[in-house]
Amino acid sequence: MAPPPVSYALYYVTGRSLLPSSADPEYYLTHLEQALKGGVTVVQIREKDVDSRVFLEVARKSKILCDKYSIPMLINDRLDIALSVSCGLHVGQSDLPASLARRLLGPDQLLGVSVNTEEELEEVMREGVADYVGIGPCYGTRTKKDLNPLMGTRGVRKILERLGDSHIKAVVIGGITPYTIPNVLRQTPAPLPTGAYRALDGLAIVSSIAASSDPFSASQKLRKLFDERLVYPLPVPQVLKGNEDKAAVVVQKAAELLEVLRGEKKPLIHHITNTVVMNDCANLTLSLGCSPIMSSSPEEAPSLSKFIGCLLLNLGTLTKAQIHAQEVAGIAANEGGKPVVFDPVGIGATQFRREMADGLLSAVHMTIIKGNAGEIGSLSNSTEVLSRGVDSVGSGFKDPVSIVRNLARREKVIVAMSGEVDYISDGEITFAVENGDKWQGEITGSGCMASTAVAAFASLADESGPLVAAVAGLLAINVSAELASSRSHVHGPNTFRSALIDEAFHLRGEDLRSRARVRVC
Ligand SMILES: Nc1ncnc2c1ncn2[C@@H]1O[C@H](COP(=O)(O)OP(=O)(O)O)[C@@H](O)[C@H]1O
Ligand SMILES: Cc1ncsc1CCOP(=O)(O)O
Repeated sequence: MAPPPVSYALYYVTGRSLLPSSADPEYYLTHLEQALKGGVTVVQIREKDVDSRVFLEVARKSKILCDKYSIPMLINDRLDIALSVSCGLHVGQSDLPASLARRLLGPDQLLGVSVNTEEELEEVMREGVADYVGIGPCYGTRTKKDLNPLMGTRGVRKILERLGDSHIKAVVIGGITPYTIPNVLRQTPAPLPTGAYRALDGLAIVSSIAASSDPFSASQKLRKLFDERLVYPLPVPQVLKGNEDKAAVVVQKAAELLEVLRGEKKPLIHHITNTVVMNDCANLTLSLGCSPIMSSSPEEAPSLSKFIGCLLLNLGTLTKAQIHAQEVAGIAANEGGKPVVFDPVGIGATQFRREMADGLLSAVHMTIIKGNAGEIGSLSNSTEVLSRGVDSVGSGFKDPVSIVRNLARREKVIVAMSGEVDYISDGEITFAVENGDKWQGEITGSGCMASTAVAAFASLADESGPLVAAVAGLLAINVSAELASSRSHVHGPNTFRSALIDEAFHLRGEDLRSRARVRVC
């Protein structure tokens, strides 16, 4: 009978030197047994700088335990030990070549290979002898010397994309802890041309189990995080599930959300934004029925995150200190389940902005990314639409719907791309909002204010989901702009700018219903 398929969900790499107490030699085995009981599904025995005798002894005893729980075991690097105890082998790039290891190991034992680059993965796929790859290091870790370059979640995603629908399984390693796992699981699944996603098969954990004094609970918690992960593509949001016209549903919902904002709730919108638009955005926040707090202090971000309705991160006048604050605030918002809106202002303009945005996107899971065509193009690695400073130049994308849909699928966020027509997508459904006024292109900060409006509605995302919130925010600012430009006293950018905030203040659900030009693409 064929052996049951291996679950890679919780792949524990042992490290005896990390154990919280190593005085009692039996402690290692008790610790391992607790981890197995807690939900570990594969064990790799990793012993560095020990005598072969000691390694062999540890491997033998570990194998007896793993067999007791029917959990597959592998040895790191040492084929001789793996052969001696009849178990699998994991090799790194500087260890025995996988093809030789497979020949000596035989066809039935598990064989895994570490990969850090696409070239290394190509080699594994060409050889076709490995059961799985260990992708990493994803983040920094103190448990391994001579680390390869950190890949971040986006580097891991590139490997998964290349792996495609191959039968080779994949686990991620390097800094995988309960704190980093939610982002890793959200950001790494790679969209494939078929519409399916290639996701990780498991998490490879060292210190979060080895250094724990309660390995049973630690493993249980890690396993739960993996088992309860979101599987992509996500189902259609509840409000858009029915057979009704989705554009009509989203407009009706936007009108209802605006009425909620007019109520007592007054959600707090935490902005870490640029100094050019700060005042306009704070006033717009108030006009839409929310409370603004403009704070760039990392020190207070975690406490603020408990009270906010939404966090808005804007790169307009970024500095390293501000990016640090955005990272701290973003992580706190993620942990507290608060929505995060990201406006990558001017990201196409300089390498510095791209690098800062890349780091931020690896550390923080954004709920909505809102940018102009140049900014969304830059994040999509497209050169079809370019930026001049913070502005987008040219006439837009030939196929804007594919641009927003593909970026949304890749990043697992809502993407909202502003312009004469705004396009908003969750990767499955895409809306176009045709409202707005040409005066918006004549003032600085109209994109930032659009993001503020999106953040205001995103604070109610629990009610109808972030896709509807993003459409509602853009619809609200654009209808306000149309009403502002039709005012008799508006005759230039400055009168338009103040009229825009006035109109946002007076805007009602009925204005959205009667003026909306929203369609499904
Ligand atoms: N010519 C236009 N017609 C209608 N709406 C516009 C026009 N230009 C910009 N907008 C609106 O202005 C807001 C900001 O968009 P955009 O100008 O793309 O941002 P940015 O200021 O970041 O470049 C969006 O809500 C968009 O819909
Ligand atoms: C001019 C300028 N410089 C840095 S931020 C900023 C405002 C950007 O405004 P928007 O992108 O919303 O037009």
